Amino acid sequence: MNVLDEIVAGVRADLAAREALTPLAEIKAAALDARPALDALAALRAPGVGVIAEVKRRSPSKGDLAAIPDPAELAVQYAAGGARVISVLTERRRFGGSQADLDAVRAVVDVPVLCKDFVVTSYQVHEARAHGADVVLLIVAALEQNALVGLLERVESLGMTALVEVHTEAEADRALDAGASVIGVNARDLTTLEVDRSTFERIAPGLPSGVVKVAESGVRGPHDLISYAAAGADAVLVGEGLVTAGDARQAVADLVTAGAHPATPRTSR
Ligand SMILES: O=P(O)(O)OC[C@@H](O)[C@@H](O)c1c[nH]c2ccccc12
Repeated sequence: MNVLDEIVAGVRADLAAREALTPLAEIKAAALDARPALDALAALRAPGVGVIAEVKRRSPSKGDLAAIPDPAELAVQYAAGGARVISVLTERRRFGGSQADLDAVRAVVDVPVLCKDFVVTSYQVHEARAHGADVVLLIVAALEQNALVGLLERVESLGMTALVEVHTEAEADRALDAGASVIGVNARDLTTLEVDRSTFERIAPGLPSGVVKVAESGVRGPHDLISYAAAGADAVLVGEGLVTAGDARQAVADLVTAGAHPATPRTSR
């Protein structure tokens, strides 16, 4: 079993426990009751390179990153700094997140919120919506093609946007075949946890121009945003670099400024 398989096995076990408490019919009803999803696609298509700021306590590769006793406060700082979307890692075992974190963040920000988890069943899609998510991550490497197609349809049928994550050209083809309109290229290989920033440069040029391209992982500061932008990124997704910054608002603002600069490629397209 590789790391991704191990994470997904843990996610399935935690999911079974939640399903036993809240049956599918109940979570579906809660999803229908939630405030309608915000238009994340429009937010990501706005001029300039967007910043998706992530609430991330720890990771399998780096261990503990930040305690984040108050995820709502961190999200407020991210939004004040100009984050277009706020990502909340809800996976518990490896990343230290929870649905409660999603609730806390949703309650305090007006920007779209991304539920970042290892989604393998439609239950989790309804659950994300019930907790106020506007965007749901779907990881191609964790899904058979028919499951990917079905989950993408489910996300969109609930008014949300799917961020479809790929790591290779073959996965990018699967994402496009499934109809993804937002594709995240993760520089971290989830099976080895190695980060290679050139992954984005390799895959992004092959994606159609209408697809929103998100560069995920390995952004340490404005310099990395600018090089991802030069390779065609419409947005960057940043976790570690922000949760370990002394001043999260300023760290986001510095990225947003770099992404809005006239010399940064996205704005001139
Ligand atoms: O902390 P970083 O290097 O800025 O990375 C953020 C984000 O890309 C990373 O958290 C991530 C990308 N895809 C994922 C899938 C599951 C868990 C986590 C992730």
